[in-house]
Amino acid sequence: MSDLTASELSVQGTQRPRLTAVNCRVRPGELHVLIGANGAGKSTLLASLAGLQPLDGGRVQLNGHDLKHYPPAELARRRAVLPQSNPLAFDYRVGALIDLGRHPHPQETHTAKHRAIQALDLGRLLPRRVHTLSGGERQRAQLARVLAQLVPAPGSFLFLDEPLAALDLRYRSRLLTLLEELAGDGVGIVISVHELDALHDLDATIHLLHAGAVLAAAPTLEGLGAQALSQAYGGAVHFQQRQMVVIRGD
Ligand SMILES: Nc1ncnc2c1ncn2[C@@H]1O[C@H](COP(=O)(O)OP(=O)(O)OP(=O)(O)O)[C@@H](O)[C@H]1O
Repeated sequence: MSDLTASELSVQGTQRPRLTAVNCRVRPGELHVLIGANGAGKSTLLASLAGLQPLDGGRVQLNGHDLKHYPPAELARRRAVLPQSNPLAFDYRVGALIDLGRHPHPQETHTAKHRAIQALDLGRLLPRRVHTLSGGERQRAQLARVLAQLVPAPGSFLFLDEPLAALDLRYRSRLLTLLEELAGDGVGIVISVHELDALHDLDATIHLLHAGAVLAAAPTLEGLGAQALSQAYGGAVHFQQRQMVVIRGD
């Protein structure tokens, strides 16, 4: 079984631990969402699960093998990662940027790239230079690059650090729908988000991080518990009628 299993992950920081003995398992077809306040450890955990963060303790295994022993080329075919920031060395055209995601798969053609271009509405933007795009357009282009790398099948894993940042409601909705479809194809997915209102009708496991540890995990925000949420975000938490609706499925 192509599970991704993290055991007792620890990462030291300069002043305090960034991760402390975190355990997590991502199975094919599962969507996991990391939430928590600024500095809680979401990016560190996501990068650790993706094999990009040197660990001070614990290990991440894919299919029973330590991630750090995977040949980089094979890893690139099995997992795609969107980091929180993506500085570009060159002013690529959008089409060329997205094609970078195809590098690990020179022989194969598959539909992931076209699906991403369509879902994120990038057709008209393909000839544009990335540095001429708006923040949200650039985020959509970067997402398409990462999604183009992904083989949409069991055994593939996708890691997106704050993918909803800069996206308007329409593209948030489209991206979340696409992620649910990819999970339906068997992809194991981990994302971090601050946009808690987007999680209401998402079929996912939500992990609440605080000071480098997972305080609670549940399928809904309510399931995490007001006490844990309050501890994580540092204020009283109440659940009220949703004030804003994210329209899904468009
Ligand atoms: N490269 C680094 N070296 C040392 N400490 C770091 C480094 N990057 C982040 N940290 C620290 O590790 C802790 C967790 O940071 P991390 O980026 O994982 O948090 P986060 O939950 O993703 O936060 P945010 O919501 O602000 O993006 C923070 O205290 C941060 O200051």
